Amino acid sequence: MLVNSPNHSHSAANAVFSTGVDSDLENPASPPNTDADPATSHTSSSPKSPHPDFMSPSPAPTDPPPEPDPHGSLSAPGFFDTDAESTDPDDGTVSTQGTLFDTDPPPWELAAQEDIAVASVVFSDAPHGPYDYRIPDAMREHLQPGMRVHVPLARRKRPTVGWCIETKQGSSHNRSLSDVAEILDDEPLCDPPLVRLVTWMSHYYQSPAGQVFDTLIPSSVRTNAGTRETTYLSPAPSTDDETVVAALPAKQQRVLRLLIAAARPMTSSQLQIHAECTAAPVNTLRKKGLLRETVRREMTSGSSTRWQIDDGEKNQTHDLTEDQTNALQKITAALDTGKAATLLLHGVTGSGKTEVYIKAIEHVVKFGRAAIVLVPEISLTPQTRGRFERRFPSVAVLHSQMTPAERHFQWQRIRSGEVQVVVGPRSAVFAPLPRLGLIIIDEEHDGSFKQDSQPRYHARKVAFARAQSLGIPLLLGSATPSLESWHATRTGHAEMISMPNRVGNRPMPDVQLVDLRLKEDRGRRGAISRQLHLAVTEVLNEKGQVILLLNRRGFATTIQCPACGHVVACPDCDMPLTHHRDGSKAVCHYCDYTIATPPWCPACKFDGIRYSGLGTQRLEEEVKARFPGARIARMDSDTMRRPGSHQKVLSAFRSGELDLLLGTQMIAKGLDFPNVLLVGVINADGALHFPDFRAAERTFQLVTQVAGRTGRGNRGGRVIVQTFSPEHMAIQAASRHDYYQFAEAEMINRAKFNYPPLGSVARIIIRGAIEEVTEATAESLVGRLEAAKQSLGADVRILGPAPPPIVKLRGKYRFHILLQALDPRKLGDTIRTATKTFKIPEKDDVQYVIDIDPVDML
Ligand SMILES: Nc1ncnc2c1ncn2[C@@H]1O[C@H](COP(=O)(O)OP(=O)(O)OP(=O)(O)O)[C@@H](O)[C@H]1O
Ligand SMILES: [Zn+2]
Repeated sequence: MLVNSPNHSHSAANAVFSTGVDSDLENPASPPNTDADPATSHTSSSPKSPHPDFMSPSPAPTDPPPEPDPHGSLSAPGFFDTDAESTDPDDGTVSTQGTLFDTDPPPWELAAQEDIAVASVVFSDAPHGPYDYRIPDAMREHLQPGMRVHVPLARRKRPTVGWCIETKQGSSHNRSLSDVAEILDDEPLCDPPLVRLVTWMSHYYQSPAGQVFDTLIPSSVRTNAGTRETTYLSPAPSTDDETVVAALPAKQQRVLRLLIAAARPMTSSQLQIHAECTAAPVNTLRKKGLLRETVRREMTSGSSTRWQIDDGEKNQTHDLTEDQTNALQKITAALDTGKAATLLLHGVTGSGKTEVYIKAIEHVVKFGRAAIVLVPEISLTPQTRGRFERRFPSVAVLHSQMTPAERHFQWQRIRSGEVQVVVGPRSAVFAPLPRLGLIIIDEEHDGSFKQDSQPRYHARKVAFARAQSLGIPLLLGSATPSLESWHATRTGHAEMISMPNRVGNRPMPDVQLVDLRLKEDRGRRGAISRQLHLAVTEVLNEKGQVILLLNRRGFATTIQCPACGHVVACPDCDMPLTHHRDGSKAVCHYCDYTIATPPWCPACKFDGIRYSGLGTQRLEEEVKARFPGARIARMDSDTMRRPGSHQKVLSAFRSGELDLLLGTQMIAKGLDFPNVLLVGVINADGALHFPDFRAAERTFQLVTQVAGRTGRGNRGGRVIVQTFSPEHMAIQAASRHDYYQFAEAEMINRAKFNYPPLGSVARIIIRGAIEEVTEATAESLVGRLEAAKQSLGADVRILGPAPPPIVKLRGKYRFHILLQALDPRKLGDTIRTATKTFKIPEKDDVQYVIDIDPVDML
């Protein structure tokens, strides 16, 4: 397969990142609350309040120019105005092209300037650019945005690799620009809509554009993994002259005539085989200039990386249920409008969402288009893959265990347009499908869609931006939608599609709560209560299967009263306090509120408040001891290290070789095994009292999802949830499978402090080798944030610096600052303004990272 496939252009590439309307929103002088969001306005005619997650991506017209660089040349600040029409001379905020000329230059100079072709180039390492370079005439035809170039940068001896984000006419303005030294790609690695996506992500997540490019384009693609260069020979034009050929010695003549007759380029060794000769005549012909050489890059291993094994699930086509038919109708209607739209498919566990996705994709494929299906990495089970691969002839499955060559191979397949469906984890949102028609995110509430390293993007937000820019629907699916998506349906930014019933009219499983505060329920020793023990025994006797969930994430000590269940929390933030051993402090990790650890429960005065801690490993031991005959497997990140271990365990479970599966959240979602008759949750509170405003939401999701793993066959199913907080709203709602009750109640909590989805949150993590220096840096950053907030008149709440739950990580001390605002743009601007000139002396050895819309608060 050839790598250099033709570049397909996006037919549906309407630019939505244009600044015309959006830039008004960024202008502090414009009237507040004018939600002129053209991209989503079709979903509702009523005025919408802004939604932090589902607002059309706004560019940064006021983005300041980058630091002057003595050797590279300064680019115009119009970083986001990649298309001409976006520059509105009447809009004061767009200073871009307008400020290129301080005074009007004489017309002849203008003409001369416009004659220069200029490329804006960004870099992944500092300085990040963008900087302008002159495009030498010979490269003018070839260089396009989305290609990599070699350019001189600063005082470096060697040329630096950069990404071209824009080509334009002259901006040299009194300065002589350096030349682009070399173009590194034959074709752009990103098409124009993806280049715009990069610039938007760079702005929104405050991450260098070069780094965003490096995230979008896998390193295996950048390094051409699994390929080699091959030189092909064809007759040079001079050989059209028969006298030239006839004058050659016999051997050379034979070789050349053979190549002319073949009428296709050949490698030297192919030619030698066909002409039955040595390398000598071929080389002589080359030296004489009678052969033209072309170098092509080719895959060395063209093997398909389809996973050979699925987990043995049989192929089934179904008549759609009424819910499914209904849902599909709404989705195809959205597809047929040819416009962007966001749809939230809220279908209870076991309602058959996958079948709806597949039917929707069939509709897309009918029109020659393709779809992306994002799934949490841990749901990338053989079951999921099998369901898509059985239904479509050309599926690309992306996963973390691919070799670089495989990854590169799949990327090229995808870009060539031969792939109908891409299934993969969050990075699959960047799949370079030339005719993308639909993006689906399954289990859209899942935390793994947020990347926890730079750029810290959320795949749902990026998918939204991509879908908007292409004018295609985004379909979010979940039994437990994120409050962000749910809120979007309430504010007219997304359409709600419900599937309230399970397929085959199966009932939702019965959920029984076991109150761990009661001694007789708790069981005398260990983690398994009497009720749960009895239920497991019963099910094992009936030859049914059991799933036990213990979502114990490493550390986290919560201060909780075993008698009344009370958890000690911060009065200002409503967040549970974390116990710090040194000095017996209880600290709020949001605002640094600190008290001495209370010796007895503040609520019921019980003497013996405790810090919990039990892991899956200990649970496994207990289960083995309690049920000696049972065949048991443990699934958590410790046991699932090796590639393929996942599907091995799941296949064994499906085939009945295992009776009991215990593990962390990785067993909680997506799995569809009809013989699971019992699900046990060891401690539903594990996630509940985490110092995180999403703690209740996570608990509800986890319990609901794992409960949904049972009752999926004809034998029914039941759920036992052990908890210290049986009356907690999240657990109550989960036990009744009542998403709406949960969502309504939780929104009231979020509203108290304008936590998302009502407002936006950002987090800045500061880390350094010396605690005092790190804290001092954090404090000076807070000072700058306060100043920026004042100068912008931005309504932003700044909390901290405070120690995060993980105060020391890999030998570095950590502090964090939290920012909250109703308007995400104000939040972003405040941080941008504060960090614009914030330089930390190298000797301090302190770094900071900005996390917009953080999911992880550790
Ligand atoms: N119309 C139908 N008739 C009968 N069975 C169906 C139908 N649609 C789907 N199924 C089956 O129902 C089961 C559940 O479907 P699926 O796994 O897609 O549920 P889901 O909605 O994704 O649930 P969860 O959120 O729990 O993962 C599957 O075994 C699937 O094959
Ligand atoms: Zn607090």
